[in-house]
Amino acid sequence: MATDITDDRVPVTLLTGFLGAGKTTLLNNLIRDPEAGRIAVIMNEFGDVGLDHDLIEEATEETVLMQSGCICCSIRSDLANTMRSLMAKRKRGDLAFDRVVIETTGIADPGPILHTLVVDDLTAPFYRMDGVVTLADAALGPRTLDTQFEAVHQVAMADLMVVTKTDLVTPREVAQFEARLEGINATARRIHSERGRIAPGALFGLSALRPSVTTDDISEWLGVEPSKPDPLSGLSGLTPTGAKPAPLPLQQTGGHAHHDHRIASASIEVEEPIPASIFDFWLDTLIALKGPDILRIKGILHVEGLDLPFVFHGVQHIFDAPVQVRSWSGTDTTSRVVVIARDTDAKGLKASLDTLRMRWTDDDAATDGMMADTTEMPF
Ligand SMILES: Nc1nc2c(ncn2[C@@H]2O[C@H](COP(=O)(O)OP(=O)(O)OP(=O)(O)O)[C@@H](O)[C@H]2O)c(=O)[nH]1
Repeated sequence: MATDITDDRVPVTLLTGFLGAGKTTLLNNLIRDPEAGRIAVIMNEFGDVGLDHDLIEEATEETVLMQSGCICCSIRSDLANTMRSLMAKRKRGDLAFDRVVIETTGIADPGPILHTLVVDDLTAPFYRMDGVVTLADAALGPRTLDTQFEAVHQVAMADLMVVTKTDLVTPREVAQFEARLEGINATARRIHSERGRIAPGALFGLSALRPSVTTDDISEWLGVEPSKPDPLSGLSGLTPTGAKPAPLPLQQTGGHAHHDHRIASASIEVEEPIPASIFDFWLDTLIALKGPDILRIKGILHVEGLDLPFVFHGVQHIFDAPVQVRSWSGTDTTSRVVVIARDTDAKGLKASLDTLRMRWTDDDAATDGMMADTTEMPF
């Protein structure tokens, strides 16, 4: 089930965010970031004027403009064709790029994009998800969150949030906005960006799905440990201090009258290695019952009988192949799993996660593999 070969697939970043949050401004800076390598940008032309495209094309030849209007309507075939053709050109030596950024303006739901990346036979062998980056502007962001559930989604799915336009509001307003973002998604790291400026390399390498990932990287990715100093902070003067997520709250998020309460998150730590069959049972059941509403699942899993843990993640029902952490040297066998979902409550998610603590008993075998004491998931 795991990817254990050296992963030389091209990393793909989904760049999403609120309307007018500064995605194009950021992209223009990004393609000049020497640490980013050569970037192929895929974007949809949304609206009448392909302004984004014009701006970006000036700076890079590796920009692809999707043919049709709204990316979500045509995503499967258009994106798959685009990704295949990019790869074909790369192999022929016509195009050189080290990573792909897909700008997903106007998309509430990246499921189809991820499906194309991860499941399509002709693209999946060549690309891997590097992370979801969501831009949220501190100026209009609070109102956007109030009025658009899509924006709340985008925050909930992020691996990294870039808080923009902090120059337009007071530090207090920025802090309030960030507290709200944290309430929706405590696992994502946050950085600030003014006028598209970001610390070099800040947007990439977000996923912990690589064999050489460190324990610290995994903890940061899962947002399960107390804050540590950000190695990027101070490089540009743009990364705020104290912007790392606090430990994931186990209660339902809330406190706002609009959409935030529709997002819930929960996490679990299981100290003893988990039997593979228990994990599969938990995941199959959760996906069957809540698949479309699962925004993120991620974790580190110690499987009974195996020396090295796996890191895994999924968005909705779509999962990248888990990656075995070859660099693991510790004796800690604690598995950690985080789930963020919409239209459910944290209690239900937590009850679901508690399944991971269960163990088969001899009686279970005698009763045809039915699990004694099975948790009923209260969705
Ligand atoms: N004051 C300020 N303005 C910004 C900042 N970032 C972007 N802008 C401005 O905000 C406006 C929108 O920026 P864009 O980069 O076009 O935003 P976008 O997210 O690509 O917009 P859409 O594609 O229409 O959703 C532009 O006028 C930018 O110059 C910032 O940090 N501070």
